[in-house]
Amino acid sequence: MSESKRLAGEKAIEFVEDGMVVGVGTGSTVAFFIDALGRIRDRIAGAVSSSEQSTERLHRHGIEVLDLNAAGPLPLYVDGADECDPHRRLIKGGGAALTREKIIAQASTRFVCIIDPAKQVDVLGRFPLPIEVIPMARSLVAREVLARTGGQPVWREGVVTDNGNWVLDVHGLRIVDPVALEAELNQIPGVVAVGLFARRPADVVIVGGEPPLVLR
Ligand SMILES: O=C(CO)[C@H](O)[C@H](O)COP(=O)(O)O
Repeated sequence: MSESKRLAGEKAIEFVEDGMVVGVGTGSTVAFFIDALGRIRDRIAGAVSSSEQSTERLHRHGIEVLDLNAAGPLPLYVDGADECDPHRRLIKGGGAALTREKIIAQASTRFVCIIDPAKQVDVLGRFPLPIEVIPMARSLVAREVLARTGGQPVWREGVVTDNGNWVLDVHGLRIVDPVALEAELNQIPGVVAVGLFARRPADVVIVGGEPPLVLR
């Protein structure tokens, strides 16, 4: 599996153009992308990072990490996913970086998602759906999610996001209308971000393999 993650991460380098500021996601697949980016660091203007974890790796490669407010709209965002459906809609947040990932995806013209083949599904929901919540609203959000979806929210105890918040993982969903569910869950007070990337799906998906598959 880590070999297909490496193949996907390295293939994504083909989308990087000279002088770009590159949006960078989080996770083990992205780590391969960052390592490949390090090999061409002199050709890029820097990166915007979605997590402390990725920032640290970018810095180790000597890549400057810029603030999104200063960088402005980005031409490219490269990130992994926990699940991907045939419409390039995603579940993300297994690494608890979903809120910053969502912000950077929205700020980017092109979102290239890098996955291993096990992440491909027909219908999203086998992977528990992460929701970042304001700590004081954890129980409220859990009750609302159960009532509205029938899914079972489980607190990812001990995990604090880079934004100081908590994560609920919703089990047992079969997400037939991801756009509607994303909108519904976003309305619950206390929800910071939902790990459904349906309103802003990936533009390109690279599935690691020999050779990697590029889906547009
Ligand atoms: O959404 C994420 C982090 O919040 C990751 O992209 C997702 O969890 C996939 O991770 P990995 O590449 O390690 O399988």
